[in-house]
Amino acid sequence: MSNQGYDEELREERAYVAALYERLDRERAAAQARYHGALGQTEVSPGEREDDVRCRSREAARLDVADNGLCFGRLDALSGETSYIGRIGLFDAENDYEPFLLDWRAPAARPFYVATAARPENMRRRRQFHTMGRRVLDFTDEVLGRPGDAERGDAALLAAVSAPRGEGMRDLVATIQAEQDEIIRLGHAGVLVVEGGPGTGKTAVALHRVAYLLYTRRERMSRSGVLVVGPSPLFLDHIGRVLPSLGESDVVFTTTGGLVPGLRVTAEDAPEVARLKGSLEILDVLEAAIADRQQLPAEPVPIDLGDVVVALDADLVAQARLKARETGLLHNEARAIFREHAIELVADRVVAKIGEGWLTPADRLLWADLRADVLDELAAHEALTAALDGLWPCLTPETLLAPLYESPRRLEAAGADPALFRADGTAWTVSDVPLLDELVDLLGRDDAEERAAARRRAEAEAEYASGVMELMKLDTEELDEDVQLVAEDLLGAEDLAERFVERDHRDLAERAAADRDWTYGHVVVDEAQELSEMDWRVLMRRCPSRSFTVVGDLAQRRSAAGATAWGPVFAPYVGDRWVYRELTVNYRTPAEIMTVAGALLARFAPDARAPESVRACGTRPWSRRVADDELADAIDDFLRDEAGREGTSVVLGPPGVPGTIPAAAAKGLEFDAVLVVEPGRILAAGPRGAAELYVALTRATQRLGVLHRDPLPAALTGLAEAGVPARSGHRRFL
Ligand SMILES: Nc1ncnc2c1ncn2[C@@H]1O[C@H](COP(=O)(O)OP(=O)(O)OP(=O)(O)O)[C@@H](O)[C@H]1O
Repeated sequence: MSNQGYDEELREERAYVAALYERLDRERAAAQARYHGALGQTEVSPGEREDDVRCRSREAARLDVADNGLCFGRLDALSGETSYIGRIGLFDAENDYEPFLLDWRAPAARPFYVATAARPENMRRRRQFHTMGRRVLDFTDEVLGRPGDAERGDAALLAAVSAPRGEGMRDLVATIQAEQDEIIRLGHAGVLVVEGGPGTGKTAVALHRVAYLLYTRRERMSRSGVLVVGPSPLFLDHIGRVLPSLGESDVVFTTTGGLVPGLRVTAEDAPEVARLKGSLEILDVLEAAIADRQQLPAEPVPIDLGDVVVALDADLVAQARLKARETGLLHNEARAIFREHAIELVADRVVAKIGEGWLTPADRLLWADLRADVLDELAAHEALTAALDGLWPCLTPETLLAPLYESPRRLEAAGADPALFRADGTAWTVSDVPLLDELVDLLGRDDAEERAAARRRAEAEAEYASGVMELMKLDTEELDEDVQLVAEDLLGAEDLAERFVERDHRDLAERAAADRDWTYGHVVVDEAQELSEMDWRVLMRRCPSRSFTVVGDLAQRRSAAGATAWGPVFAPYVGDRWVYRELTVNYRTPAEIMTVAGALLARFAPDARAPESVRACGTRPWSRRVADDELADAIDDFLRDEAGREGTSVVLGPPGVPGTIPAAAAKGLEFDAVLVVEPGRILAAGPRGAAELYVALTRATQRLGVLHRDPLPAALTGLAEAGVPARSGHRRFL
């Protein structure tokens, strides 16, 4: 294309995109007006109004996300048809809803991501706009359908992956690559596993898949929402803007530690303890621990009825316990059966004692009368109730698990490893979360307790409502008799109470996050290699339809309880009906850094393949050996140097080195510059030390440095040895 031709086309493209923004502004103003209209409605019920307001606010939010990069490309088909591709769709309502702009998720937009010179998908040309704010700066073209031409013009991609990182991950709708697009749009409804080395875009792809599913299966997904599980709150912050920037809000983000609403994780388990708790074998321990809470009295308990005293002894309790266990009900549900049988057995003893010498079961009527009276008396007998509650207590997951951890005797009785002992049973760890969740189902609910609580709530509400009715009556006394419509004539206090029960005004994500029994339409699990067998049970309970996008990298596994292969993880739930896809290109780490990380990977996981970097940065990573007393200054030097540059940086190190954070805390994150301190100690810290160091080395998008006091581990090769930096000035490391 001649310069003049290019300028002419650029002018036309600018005019088209400007017209798209004008349309967006008009639609936005109209959506705002509809939203305010919905807010002010008086002729509909509050419930209808609320639904309408929610729907209108969603519509306005969808249009709000498109302020930057509304349109980022154009496709020209062989048929002569032209489509513009953008973050949202804009349509011509007066012309059969012809699209002015195609949503990137629409099927017709797919060739924009997957067409190549060799496989043009009936397209002639792909054009990518380079934009700033609302303005198109320039564009690049790729001619499709001429095998032998460059595979894909990657100017836009290279610009995106080379840019300094700002606050958190950005969406990549403008530069999704073909291997990623295939995964994002994959039609498989069950478990999809996406594996790939560091920086291959697993997280980004999973989030775009969520946006895609919400777009294509809006009906189902927006009722149940999507759950995204990540490794840490920092990570959730890092990815937290991607989906909102794509206009999606029906998504709950959490860590595995946050899966039980209201529970606070305050402690960390040793790797071996985490492994024990993460294994399915812990289920036997939990069942045995519950059985151990169905006790026999060590000494007979005297039950005093004034005239007679009988003993609640081990023999009697054992009979009642057997009856309750034989029902097969869960612990809390079977409590009532246990109590009922125990009281009957005590009653038999009481009647036998009272009637000693003058009454036998043969005197049926008298015997039955007396027994009924005794049963009534025993049902209200405080000492007996207390004794039975102690022998078969109503348990919550917490009141089962905390005392178990605190008692070597209980641990032994449950067949648990003594390593599970801890002095403060309630110092919950991440590995306790799936156990507590499991216990909700293992213990069952105590209906009697729940009914009593519900009754108390209903009574309190009814009392409030009758107060309201009194006030209404006072108001109506002043009205004309004929038109008096006294509320009381129409409604009882209970009915009114029901109407006062607050409607749930929280949006879907809030309601879902607060509800342990919520089931999601889709679940994304990031860093999935870290999850234990017990973690998977929790997640499977949250998504009975088994619609999962699971992303991970077995080579990066750090947790002793994590996965060593995917098959065994999913076999219990979906057999072999899960789908596997691999990502192979590293969009984060430049080739120079990946050479170092790849050499380490080859040593500790010879079968794993390091991903290939999409770019080089022209700077070799460096290492510097420092004396003991120089380490802190060297870290400061790095930080000072980085403070003068654009982008983000981090210092990663083994536990206990001041000024560093553990590599595990940086899982899934990325920084423009990374300093790894004492790699030898990271390597030596436990069986998964090499994986931890691999994670640390692969966090950098531009610059990597290594500081060490001990000799550099042999596994670290390819680093340029840096000299001692001058103590003033900038950029002294290389
Ligand atoms: N198609 C793309 N266009 C632009 N940037 C991309 C593309 N794919 C991935 N990236 C960028 O590459 C970086 C790495 O992506 P991401 O964090 O999703 O990788 P990951 O596979 O989850 O890595 P890790 O396993 O190390 O956590 C991110 O900055 C992401 O935005």
